[in-house]
Amino acid sequence: MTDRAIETRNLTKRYGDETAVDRLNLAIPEASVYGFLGPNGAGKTTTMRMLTTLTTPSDGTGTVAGADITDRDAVVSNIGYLPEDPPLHGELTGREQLRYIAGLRDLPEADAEDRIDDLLDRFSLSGDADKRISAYSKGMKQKVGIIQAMLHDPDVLFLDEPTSGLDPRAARTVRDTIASLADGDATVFLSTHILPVVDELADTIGVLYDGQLVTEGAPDHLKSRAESGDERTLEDVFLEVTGGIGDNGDERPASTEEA
Ligand SMILES: Nc1ncnc2c1ncn2[C@@H]1O[C@H](COP(=O)(O)OP(=O)(O)OP(=O)(O)O)[C@@H](O)[C@H]1O
Repeated sequence: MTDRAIETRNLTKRYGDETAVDRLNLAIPEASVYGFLGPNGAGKTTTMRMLTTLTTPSDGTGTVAGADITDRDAVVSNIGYLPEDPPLHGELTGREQLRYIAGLRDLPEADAEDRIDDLLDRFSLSGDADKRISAYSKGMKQKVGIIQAMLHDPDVLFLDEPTSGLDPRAARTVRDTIASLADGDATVFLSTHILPVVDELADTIGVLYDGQLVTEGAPDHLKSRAESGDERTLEDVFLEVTGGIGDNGDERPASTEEA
């Protein structure tokens, strides 16, 4: 594995005439949390789908955990992905679903059982683990989705709105889990519209607008006004760098990108 958990060079995805992701360059170090922000339709999910090999780039290159994103088998064994709608089998119980994923991942059975028990307990799901997923609430399904994404202790974890539908305690558990993963040697690529979550957790924030990375930097760097030294909120930054662009996209927003 290289010292970059995720690296892309001019990564591009076009759908017909529309460019969903436009020459994206990322260099995300290992053991860090990258907060990926952007308005609806900016290209965040498309980026994550390319990085997790679920869709093929139209142009450009990328590596994740040292593996080329065109090499699906090499990438998939090193990553976990929580998409917006986690793929779950409603007819299975939560525990059966997790055993099924552990089997797909070839995890040794005894280790998998211990890890499943531990994670179910961590997310307060032990009491419901033997009920069918079809009877789960949205938040309970989200918890199973998070657990299955991290079951094999991946090097790089992609999370799309991980706290969606979760009660405050579960959301806190997710935030603590992300922080402790990055305290180890995992890298977390976190896409969310909940700005305080990225503000708290991210080492670096990147903002995507209309398929392009319009700003990138540490939260404190982005929030400090260079001229006055005053603090502003991440919401101010987000609105500033994603505002003031016409529909034809010909006017670039103000960039706070680090030199
Ligand atoms: N399969 C597809 N076919 C055609 N266009 C697509 C497809 N997937 C995404 N797009 C387009 O690509 C652009 C980026 O979409 P994407 O889902 O990546 O945005 P996003 O930043 O994840 O948005 P949100 O925050 O709303 O989830 C949008 O204009 C969308 O319509």
